[in-house]
Amino acid sequence: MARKNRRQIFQNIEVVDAGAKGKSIAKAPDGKIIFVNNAVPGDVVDIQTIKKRKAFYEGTATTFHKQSDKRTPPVCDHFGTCGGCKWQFMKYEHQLEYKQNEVINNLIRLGKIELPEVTPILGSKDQFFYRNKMEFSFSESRWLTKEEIEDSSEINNRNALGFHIPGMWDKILDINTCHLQEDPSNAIRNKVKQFATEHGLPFYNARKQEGLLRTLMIRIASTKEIMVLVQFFYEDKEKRELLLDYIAEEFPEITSLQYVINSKGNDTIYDQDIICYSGKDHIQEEMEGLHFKINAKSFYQTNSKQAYELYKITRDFAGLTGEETVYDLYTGTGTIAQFVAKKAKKVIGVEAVPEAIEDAKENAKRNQIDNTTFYAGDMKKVFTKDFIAQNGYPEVVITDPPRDGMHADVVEQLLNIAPERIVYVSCNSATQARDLALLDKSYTVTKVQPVDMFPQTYHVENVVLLEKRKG
Ligand SMILES: C[S@@+](CC[C@H](N)C(=O)[O-])C[C@H]1O[C@@H](n2cnc3c(N)ncnc32)[C@H](O)[C@@H]1O
Repeated sequence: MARKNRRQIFQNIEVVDAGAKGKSIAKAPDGKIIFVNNAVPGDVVDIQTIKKRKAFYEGTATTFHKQSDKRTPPVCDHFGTCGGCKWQFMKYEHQLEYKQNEVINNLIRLGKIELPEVTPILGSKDQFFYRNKMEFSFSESRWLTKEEIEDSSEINNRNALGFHIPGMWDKILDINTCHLQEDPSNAIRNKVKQFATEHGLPFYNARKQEGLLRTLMIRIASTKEIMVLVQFFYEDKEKRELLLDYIAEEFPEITSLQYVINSKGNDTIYDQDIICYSGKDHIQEEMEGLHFKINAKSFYQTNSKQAYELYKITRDFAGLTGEETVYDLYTGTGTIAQFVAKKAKKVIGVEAVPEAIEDAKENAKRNQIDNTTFYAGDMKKVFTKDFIAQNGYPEVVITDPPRDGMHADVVEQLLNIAPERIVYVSCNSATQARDLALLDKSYTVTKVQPVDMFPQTYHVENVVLLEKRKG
């Protein structure tokens, strides 16, 4: 018996709002919410459902009866297939509006906390070409468009150097021009692909786990120093040198050319030895006169200009007079710690990645900052009563955890230590809201400032100031 097709089409539906993860929101005739993939609030569309759950549907807009005036034509040829800039079809002012709403909704709905007036989101001056780091993947069987599949002519070469198709670990979209990183990023990627193809260097096949070339990382610092890192699957000295020599010669502006040979199943490089082929093994970022050495494994905020704005807000919320002991939790390479150090008595930074802590120490030395101390370790194990006894009571704690937010033990420890102020920087206002709900026991949220670090995407950063309740 043929399986019943459960897909439905809802006709003439108005899209009313933007929801989580770049989806928009509409209401089905039966009253359930529909999360719509490719529509902007204000569009009137037919929606084909792709998932049906008890409380909601997920669907794709198939026919557009009215285009929203919040729309703008996407600048990128890859829009719609590439998952990178899901909101490129929405005017920037409305991207900001929906990011602001998401922060407020999450804090109220999930955190159930009383909010002060939320300051309007700080938009990014650069809405394109704002990223300092990009990672591209090689594939010997690039993702084909519908037109290419329908066209019967033979495709001789399917090499790709680009991005994963959303949700597909083995499918790579070949990229011609990406609008996220400034030049010479596109030129480097395109020429590397062309040279490697012409010289028969095998591109990776993730399913079969074969092929020489795996990934290409490009970092362009605000100082204009450029790092390029090529990841190979196995050692083939001749082919490796052929490609690296070509890159060095074609792009003399590259100040750090590195490679890694990674024969593991996954392509993360954090447990691998990085080898410097030419130039230095790092690049340098600069912020307010401070210099940060960035190596291939270092975390550095990917939008340098907006990171400066974020750090200024963080320092301002910390309200430092020079007398405070400050803890910078999840310090990365110690950038926030060093940024606030001049205004504090001392700053203690804690971070899980030992290499990042080595960088933090070295950077502090280069910046002639002598009131910072850095520790490597898992926050919930390091941030203990004994640790506080050893390093001193913090009047201010700055915390900038990863997307998952803080571990419940870390929140508990914050409540035990009870600093006067906590500045909570977050790239995920849902987990931030969860943590704020726990901190609500002893703290009042007195300032909220969303910041847009990633234009054209639905991601939003949020800085919150919590002040200890008296009595
Ligand atoms: C959002 S980044 C913040 C980095 C830094 N504040 C900055 O602005 O550059 C979060 C950091 O938390 C670190 N991290 C993740 N889990 C951790 C854990 N359990 N303990 C300590 N650090 C952790 C990550 O390695 C990363 O450097």
